[in-house]
Amino acid sequence: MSDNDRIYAQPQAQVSDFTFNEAVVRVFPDMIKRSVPGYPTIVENIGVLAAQFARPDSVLYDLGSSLGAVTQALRRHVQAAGCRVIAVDNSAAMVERCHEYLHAQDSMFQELLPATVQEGDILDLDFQPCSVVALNFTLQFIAPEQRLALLTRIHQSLLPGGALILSEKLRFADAGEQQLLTNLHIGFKRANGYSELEIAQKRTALDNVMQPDSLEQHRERLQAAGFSKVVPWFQCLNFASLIALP
Ligand SMILES: Nc1ncnc2c1ncn2[C@@H]1O[C@H](C[S@+](CC[C@H]([NH3+])C(=O)[O-])CC(=O)[O-])[C@@H](O)[C@H]1O
Ligand SMILES: O=C(O)C(=O)Cc1ccccc1
Repeated sequence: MSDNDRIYAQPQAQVSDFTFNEAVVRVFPDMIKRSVPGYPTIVENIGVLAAQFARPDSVLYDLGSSLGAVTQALRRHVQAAGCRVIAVDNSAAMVERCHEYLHAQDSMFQELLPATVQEGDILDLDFQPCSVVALNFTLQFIAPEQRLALLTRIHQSLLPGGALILSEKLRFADAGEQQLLTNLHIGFKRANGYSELEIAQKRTALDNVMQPDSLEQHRERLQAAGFSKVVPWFQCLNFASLIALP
């Protein structure tokens, strides 16, 4: 289904910034599973959680959908009548492959929710009334100064009884905690077959592109955006997922 991730296996004279290009798309399912502790559990359970929050006749958003793993889980788990999934990603290569994956899912299962995938920047999205919004490891790629405005717009579009599900890599204010969890994450990657070179070069590539916040920053920003309750439901090492209620 997808190739093994060897993107950073050879030494590079200059490591350029990470982008979600064709080469990354080819290896993405392997890359994310070997890099994000708890990823398969988070994706599957976003479907399970969403089934509790989905309101009839509303939209479910998968923002920064990549290959649509969350969209697939939403389609399998949500039963509410009249719901549809809108997946959005600004990488043309991701969107193209996501279409193929969703068609394959259509041919394997019956009674799935309808889903569409659109190429676009989630910062420019004209939100429809929605009951579930998933930001599964996407907010960390949005410029920090844009994050509050995006979450505020999501909050304004969420229906009563709905929820935002936000998964992120976490940063820790305490230097010792940051060091410990960073080392444990490196150990996770090593255990999944990545070499020291691969780990170091990917870290350089992500440096300017992915800026994680602390759990406290997430709580404060979500409250500032209008969310009434923020509940962490999953953490594995330095990766966590939160439910935020409108
Ligand atoms: N401004 C933006 N607008 C739209 N898309 C964006 C933007 N910025 C980044 N992206 C997209 O957000 C995705 C982040 S990956 C999400 C995994 C997925 N949710 C999963 O559950 O498999 C996370 C990771 O690789 O760590 C990429 O596909 C980007 O193109
Ligand atoms: O690989 C990492 O270190 C990460 O933090 C997560 C990740 C996973 C897939 C693409 C980009 C970042």
